[in-house]
Amino acid sequence: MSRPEPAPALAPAPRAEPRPALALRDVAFAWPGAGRGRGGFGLRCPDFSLAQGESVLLLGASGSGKSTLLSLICGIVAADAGVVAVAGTDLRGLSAGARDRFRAERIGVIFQQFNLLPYASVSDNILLPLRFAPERRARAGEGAAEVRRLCAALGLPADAPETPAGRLSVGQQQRVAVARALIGRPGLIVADEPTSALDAAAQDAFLGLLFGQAEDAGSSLLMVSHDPRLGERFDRVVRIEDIAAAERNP
Ligand SMILES: Nc1ncnc2c1ncn2[C@@H]1O[C@H](COP(=O)(O)OP(=O)(O)OP(=O)(O)O)[C@@H](O)[C@H]1O
Repeated sequence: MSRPEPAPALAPAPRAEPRPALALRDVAFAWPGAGRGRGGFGLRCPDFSLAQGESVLLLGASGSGKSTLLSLICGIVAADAGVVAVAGTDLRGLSAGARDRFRAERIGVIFQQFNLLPYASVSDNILLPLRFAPERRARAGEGAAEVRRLCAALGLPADAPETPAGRLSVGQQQRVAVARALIGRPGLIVADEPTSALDAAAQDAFLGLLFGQAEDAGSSLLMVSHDPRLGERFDRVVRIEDIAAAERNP
């Protein structure tokens, strides 16, 4: 009797590539209002992506279009062409209102000027994004406890949650802005020059806290800056001119 043929070795199943946190493909955008005194500025970005959990520092000189690119990524403005996908959702397919809701659910934003409400308590400032984002609110669990946890993790004083945000120091306000971005663990944290007001030692301490918390939350981090010294901590440093072509029309 012949021996049974050995079963053919199975080819390993192809590993599904995890969905990138952010993907830009063939993006074109121009600010409306060219010729109305602002000179008309546009950007083209053929290909840029950010993996899940990755941290990228985006460097560029003043006026090179960093904030414009962040506005596209956050869905504050919509691309004229191409794909801007956050966690697989193309923002260009969404209305302005749907982009606002999507941003509240999926993106934590740290603005250059923090954009805190000075008379509202630190706690209310941190909880603000959850008001418009039911899924993120559910992920945050018990809001007051999560505010206390984030404040403690970011080195804010124990009574900070009840304090009006405007009474804190600039460095403390910056930590509140980070807590507001991190609450409810959004998949993507976007930060626009958050360290520009700090000296080198304070910058380093701030980045340490931000990275620790973003890692805990499993969030990807995209920070823009003109300061290459910040690059050491990031997985990748990218110059804006290497990923996007600026177009200026006089
Ligand atoms: N809302 C707007 N409407 C029209 N033009 C704009 C608008 N916002 C920015 N721009 C133009 O886009 C260009 C790039 O500006 P942007 O703020 O993106 O650069 P940046 O690299 O972030 O600069 P900075 O480092 O100084 O913040 C500038 O010419 C600016 O005038």
